[in-house]
Amino acid sequence: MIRYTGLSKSFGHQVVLEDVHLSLDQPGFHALIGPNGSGKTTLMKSTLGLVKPDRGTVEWDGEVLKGDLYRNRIAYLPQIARFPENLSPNEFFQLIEQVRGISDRKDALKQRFGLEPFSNKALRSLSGGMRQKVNIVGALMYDTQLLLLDEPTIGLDPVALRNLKDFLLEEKRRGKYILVTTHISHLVKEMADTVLFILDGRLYFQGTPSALCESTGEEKMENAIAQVLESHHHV
Ligand SMILES: Nc1ncnc2c1ncn2[C@@H]1O[C@H](COP(=O)(O)OP(=O)(O)OP(=O)(O)O)[C@@H](O)[C@H]1O
Repeated sequence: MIRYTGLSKSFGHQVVLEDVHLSLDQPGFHALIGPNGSGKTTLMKSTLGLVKPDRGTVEWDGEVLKGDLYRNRIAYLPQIARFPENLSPNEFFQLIEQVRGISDRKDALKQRFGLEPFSNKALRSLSGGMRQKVNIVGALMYDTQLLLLDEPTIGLDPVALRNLKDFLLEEKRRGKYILVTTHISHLVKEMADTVLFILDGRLYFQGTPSALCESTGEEKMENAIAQVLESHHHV
């Protein structure tokens, strides 16, 4: 289980997260949603020790996460991949393996996401969607219990999107905790067990997708999300 207790983070005068309490005690697909700049990435980076919270703790399996020693136990897909541009995808994966050890599922993932045709081309020459596939394989190469995926579907074509969804459903069945930020409402509706709605630096809502729809009186997920965002703007 993962638990955030009183997590707060400001950048200068800007309060991004303010006393966030959030607890996930079941594996599954947990969708972290909220407007642009609401702190979703900051929350993920706090989990990884890439951002140092001003206050509060993150616990994973009862252990408070400190420093970055536990990072190998988490799969993290960053929203914007920063690659060594002169390397090929294969060289990039080898570089990761030099740090983290041999991956026994890299080849299967490469095949699954159709990387073979461009595995030996320079990363700088790849399209946005191809780069995202490389980003995904690099993030999922190790079989960790916790997955933090920041906008994983960006740029993916329909085949890759389906492959990613199938993969995540398999991971879910294997008891993984999958925390995903997304602005794609149909992904939330289709995949999420839990919706975590961040607004104004706080956890505004935690519950099932249908509970979010019910609480807003909207049938469609996109309308439910839009309604919360719009009502919030008028406050
Ligand atoms: N290192 C930083 N220094 C200063 N401000 C930052 C830093 N990182 C994030 N911020 C600010 O914190 C706020 C939250 O950013 P964050 O990336 O967490 O939002 P988000 O919810 O992931 O947004 P999006 O949906 O656009 O990806 C933004 O206003 C951003 O400009």
